[in-house]
Amino acid sequence: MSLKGKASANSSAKHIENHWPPYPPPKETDLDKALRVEEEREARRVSDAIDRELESERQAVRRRQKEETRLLLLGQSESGKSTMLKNFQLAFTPKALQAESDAWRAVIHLNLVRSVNFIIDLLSNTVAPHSTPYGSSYHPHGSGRTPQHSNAGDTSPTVTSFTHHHRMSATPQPSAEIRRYKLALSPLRQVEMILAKQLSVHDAGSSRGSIPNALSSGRASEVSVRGGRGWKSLLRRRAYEDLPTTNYPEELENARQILDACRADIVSLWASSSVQLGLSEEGVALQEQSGFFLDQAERIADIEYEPTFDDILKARLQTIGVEEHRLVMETAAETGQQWVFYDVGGARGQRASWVPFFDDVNAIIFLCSTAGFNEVLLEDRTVNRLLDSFNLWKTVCTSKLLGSTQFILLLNKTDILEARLKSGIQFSSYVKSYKEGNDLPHVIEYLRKKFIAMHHHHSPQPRQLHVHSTCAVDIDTTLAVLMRIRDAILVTNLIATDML
Ligand SMILES: Nc1nc2c(ncn2[C@@H]2O[C@H](COP(=O)(O)OP(=O)(O)OP(=O)(O)O)[C@@H](O)[C@H]2O)c(=O)[nH]1
Ligand SMILES: [Mg+2]
Repeated sequence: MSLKGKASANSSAKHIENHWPPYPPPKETDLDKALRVEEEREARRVSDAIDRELESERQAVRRRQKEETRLLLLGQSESGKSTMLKNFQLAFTPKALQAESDAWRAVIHLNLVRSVNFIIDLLSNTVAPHSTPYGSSYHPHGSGRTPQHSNAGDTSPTVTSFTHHHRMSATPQPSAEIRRYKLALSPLRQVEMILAKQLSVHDAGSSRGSIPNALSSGRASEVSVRGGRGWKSLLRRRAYEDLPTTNYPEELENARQILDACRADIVSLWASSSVQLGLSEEGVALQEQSGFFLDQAERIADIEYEPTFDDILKARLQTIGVEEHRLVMETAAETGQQWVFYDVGGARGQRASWVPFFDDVNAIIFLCSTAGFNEVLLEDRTVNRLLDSFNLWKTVCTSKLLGSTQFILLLNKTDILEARLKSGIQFSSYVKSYKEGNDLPHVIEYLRKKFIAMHHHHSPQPRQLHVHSTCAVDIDTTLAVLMRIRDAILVTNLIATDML
């Protein structure tokens, strides 16, 4: 047989092998035939069942994708991602947010207590803030002129976390007044310890080793817990009613009572002119830091305190890892819809965990803190925050996985930006290419154009981009922006599912 003949014999044998149902064997008895036909029928039945199952799974995925809107919040640490998510919760799932109130109260209390312990440590000259990377220019959020703290994953009280990181101050002995506050407010060390322990009780062990940047956050009221399941539900009353072994409610009640007993001293500590003088001599402006509640201590340390939505928006809880938040819409117009938010940790060490979420979202909401123009990153004090946001934006725009994803850019923290510009800080001193006036509208317009140009230049294909300026701690103005975001996303989803 020729080679060609062999090849054609082989291919016809293969053809017979692959044929379904298989050709009958040459010498088949009636019984064999009946058995074969029955086997073939059964095989066909199983195969059809598998096909039907696959098709119904495909339809379920399509249905889920139609019913579910998936959004990924991106941006550097402290750009306001989690705060924006809280605004979405407030607008569309207010009851669910209200149910988390106990958890947020613990965070707010921890923010407050850390500020108090920080002041006492600083002014009783156990420690002094480390020097700024920019000589004498003070950058409240990023300069590092605040002592470092352990995060909630490290349950040791504030004072112990100073010892390794800070030089001893050359200042002489603390004043009698500070010594008195130190004594009177010493029970707050225990409150800090209780709250930190309770907030980090889930996964604390696993998160502690993996988040060096969070451990050295250097912020008076910084709190971080491992994201995802756990910490909020843990603090819901009904969540621990069934767990007789936990002593959480008692511990929490103790902490609240101690805080309430210290209330008058906390208020007078913050009102003390010598404390204010001491802080300003050290170049520390606590009121400009995230999670600042000292000016509300009278109300917040009260045993009856219930957090308001404004308080919840201002609470600072650093996100570690990626948190999934499923919002089942409570509002009439959106009832039944589900929006799934992926809220990521924005610090540099966290960014590698973003990518797996890129190929499964309807839209990206990217936040840039416009106030970052005169700040540096906590995790790398040589990097300007605005520059870091530009670079991050470039990277996100360039991603092929996000090629056809809708983009929403929020130029956030406009209130802080405006206050700084009004106080005389020149935007052009930090952004050399800026030539316009030192006022909010001009600076925002400059940033808007800059981000749009980068998007245009770096995107692999044309794509929708919506830009808004926001102040995420202002409920009313943010609500108006959220409605526009909702409309834009819904319209895009309808187009994508051929319903328009
Ligand atoms: N004044 C002001 N504060 C804001 C604004 N947006 C957010 N904040 C505050 O800034 C702090 C940080 O905001 P977050 O939402 O926790 O920041 P994040 O982007 O989630 O940060 P990571 O979780 O570390 O990635 C919080 O205390 C917020 O209350 C704003 O527009 N204006
Ligand atoms: Mg966050």
